[in-house]
Order: sequence, then structure tokens, then C-alpha cells
Amino acid sequence: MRIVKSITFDAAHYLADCPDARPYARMHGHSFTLEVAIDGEPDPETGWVVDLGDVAEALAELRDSLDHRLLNEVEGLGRPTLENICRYAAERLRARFPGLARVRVARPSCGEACEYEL
Ligand SMILES: Nc1nc2c(c(=O)[nH]1)N=C([C@H](O)[C@H](O)COP(=O)(O)OP(=O)(O)OP(=O)(O)O)CN2
Ligand SMILES: [Zn+2]
Repeated sequence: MRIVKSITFDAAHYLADCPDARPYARMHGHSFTLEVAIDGEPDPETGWVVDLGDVAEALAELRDSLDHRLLNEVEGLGRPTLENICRYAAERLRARFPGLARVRVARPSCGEACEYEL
């Protein structure tokens, strides 16, 4: 089975060194959604794959590191693309949730998303 939980966050970023001086080379902001999927067999006693309360706790920590920040300054994130935000989240959640199967980061207002299948 697969359980899914998501958060939203708002953050600023810029993508320097773009070809043709694209507008996103300048600092601007987005609302992001970040969704994780965790696979596993439900425990026969608890009836859950993992406690969604634990997932909520881990996602709140992750959100704290991203929300209302300049993503270019977030340590360990690298160039703030959707791809690197997915990787950043996966690196922080993997050890705690070995069944982590997918991280999806989207910018709904732009119709853009990256899906990282682990
Ligand atoms: N492979 C990727 N390509 C691009 C990424 C990315 O994360 N991965 N990111 C960008 C820009 O950051 C992104 O497209 C946003 O650019 P922006 O100009 O801000 O987008 P919009 O104008 O469409 O969005 P608004 O919210 O309306 O400003 C580019 N490529
Ligand atoms: Zn952008």
C-alpha cells in the first residue's frame, strides 16, 4: 500500500546563469506543494504503513527549512530547481522512512512539477 501526505510552502529563488537572461534569473517567489508517498505493508497490529503523525512531524521540519526563505541560501539544496528541491527532501526523509517511494514538488501557478521516483 501507499500512503501520501503533502505540505505547501512559499519561497523566493533566482536561477542565475540562465541562457538569454530569462525572467527567472531575477529574484521572485512561488507557492510550492511538496507531496511524499511511502510504500509498505500495513502493520497487522496498528493497521498502518507508518503513522501519518510521524510523516507530518518530518514534513513540518522540512517545511520550516524552506518556507519564507530564499532557497538559494538553504544549505544542501544547491541550485533551487524543482529537481533539487525533490532531492533535498528525499535526502532528509529517506532514513526515517525507508519506504519513501516518491517525492513530488509542484508550482501550481506555473503548471510545473518534478516527480522523483526512488
Ligand atoms: N527543469 C527545470 N527547468 C526550470 C525550472 C526548474 O525548476 N526545473 N525552473 C524554472 C523557473 O524557476 C520556473 O519556471 C519559474 O519561472 P517563472 O518565470 O517564475 O515562471 P512563471 O512566470 O511561469 O510563473 P509565475 O508564478 O507566473 O511568475 C525554469 N526552468
Ligand atoms: Zn521561479
